[in-house]
Amino acid sequence: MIKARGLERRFRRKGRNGGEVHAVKGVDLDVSAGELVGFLGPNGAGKTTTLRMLTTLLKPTAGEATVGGCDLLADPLGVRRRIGYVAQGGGTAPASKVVEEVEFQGRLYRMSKADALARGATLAEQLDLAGLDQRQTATLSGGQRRRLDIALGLIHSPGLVFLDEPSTGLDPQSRANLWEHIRRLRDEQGVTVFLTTHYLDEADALSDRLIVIDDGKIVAEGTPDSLKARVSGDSVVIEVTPESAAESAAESAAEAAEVAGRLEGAHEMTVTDGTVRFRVPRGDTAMPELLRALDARGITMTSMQVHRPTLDDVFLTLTGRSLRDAEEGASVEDAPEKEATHVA
Ligand SMILES: Nc1ncnc2c1ncn2[C@@H]1O[C@H](COP(=O)(O)OP(=O)(O)OP(=O)(O)O)[C@@H](O)[C@H]1O
Repeated sequence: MIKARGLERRFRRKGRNGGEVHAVKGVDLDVSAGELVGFLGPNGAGKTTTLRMLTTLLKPTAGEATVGGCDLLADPLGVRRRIGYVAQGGGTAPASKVVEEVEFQGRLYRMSKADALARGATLAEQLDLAGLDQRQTATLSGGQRRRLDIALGLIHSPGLVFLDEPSTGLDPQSRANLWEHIRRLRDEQGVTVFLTTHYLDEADALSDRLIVIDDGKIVAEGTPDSLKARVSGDSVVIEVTPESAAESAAESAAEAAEVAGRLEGAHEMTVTDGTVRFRVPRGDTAMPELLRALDARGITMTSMQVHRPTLDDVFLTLTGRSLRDAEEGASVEDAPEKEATHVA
């Protein structure tokens, strides 16, 4: 569905200081039909610029790509016919009625009014928008408006849809509801979904596969679980109590650490009083083995916690910065001027 090689985009800065921004620095992407891929990175990493190149809204300064089977540079119209694009913030006019937006979007794709309305009705059912045709878009809730944006992006039945930061600005309940709808697009309609996000939980909950971008370059790629496993393994914390009054908590913890150290791949072992901390590649499978081994040595474990690494751990390991710090560090000066974003 998407194959990009060496995509690059440079911008000339406006104003007195001038200069150049190398926003995307040679990106390779491969997305297969039916995948739900998350494109994760901090603010300013180059997500939107990449998306706008893949959707023909922005010309790459170097590189090539095929999207939906059409060459991005030689056949941009073919690309546009085969994709849907839902921009950050959407593109509906506040005073327009939902039905007018559906008709207008259909016209952009040269659909007849009857076809656009019929397709709009199907999408309204699928996206929980039934009965809202006559409402002005300004009166819709944030979640409804976002789902309307998605319906408009799908009016011409594209096989591939690009969603730019789909849940920005939504409350937690509307976000969870939107995720459910996005999943169903793929599971029930077979639509390939490529979405950008800087939310770790969204990337984690939604994506089959994640592509992580930082400073214009792809820094990692894989399923959320494989990325987490690759970086550091699960963290395990166990507490033990002394068997007898003669033994101190520190002594039994030291003994437990020795036992835990024999688990395959155990590392970063630390012991404090009665607590042992370490990492193993798979905490869930290592724990039964550890329990048996501790039992055999007569060591009593009073508590055990296993934590899978987060995507933030992944980002930290890859870039030396936490994703949240990277977000906070993004300067206001770096904010791009967003342009109108309708693909038709
Ligand atoms: N039209 C433009 N002119 C100049 N610089 C730009 C332009 N568009 C983007 N940039 C710069 O390119 C870099 C990447 O921006 P981009 O919007 O692609 O990042 P992003 O990962 O999508 O971030 P966000 O989540 O904030 O949208 C930033 O430094 C940005 O300031």
